[in-house]
Amino acid sequence: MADLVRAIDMPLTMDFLAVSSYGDSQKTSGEVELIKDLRLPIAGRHVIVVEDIVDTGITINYLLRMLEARQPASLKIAALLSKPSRRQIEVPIHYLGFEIEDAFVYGYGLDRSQFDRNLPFITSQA
Ligand SMILES: O=P(O)(O)OC[C@H]1O[C@H](OP(=O)(O)OP(=O)(O)O)[C@H](O)[C@@H]1O
Ligand code: HPA
Repeated sequence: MADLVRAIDMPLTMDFLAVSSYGDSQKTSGEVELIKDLRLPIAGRHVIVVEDIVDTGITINYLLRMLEARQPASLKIAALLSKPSRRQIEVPIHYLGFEIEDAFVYGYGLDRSQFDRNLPFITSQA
């Protein structure tokens, strides 16, 4: 996120929410839990949701529905990684870094049972 915003040369605000459906597992529970909501209202604002990875699509689908109800001026999705072969729900990704194969990846913000987010690279399990 810090790397991304440093590359955007226009006035912007950042806010954070936290959802979880994997917990410590490498398999989705299928149920998205809202852990922490946004601090600020988004009505009338142009909003880009920044995700590390879109896997089954369940999380982004949940966020799109939740945030659309708040009536932003526009709502776009940016994701660093996408695993299209794993999709259970079709979701739009307006800005995408890389499509990847079906492997559990971690590092550079992505967790493996909550650890390894601090690795300065992305890797996958053998
Ligand atoms: O497309 P999906 O199959 O829904 O998976 C993508 C989501 O999974 C990860 O969050 P996760 O639920 O693992 O959050 P957590 O690590 O905080 O539990 C990731 O950060 C995405 O938000
Ligand atoms: O491959 C993954 N790695 C880390 N978290 C994830 N959440 C969904 N897929 C992944």
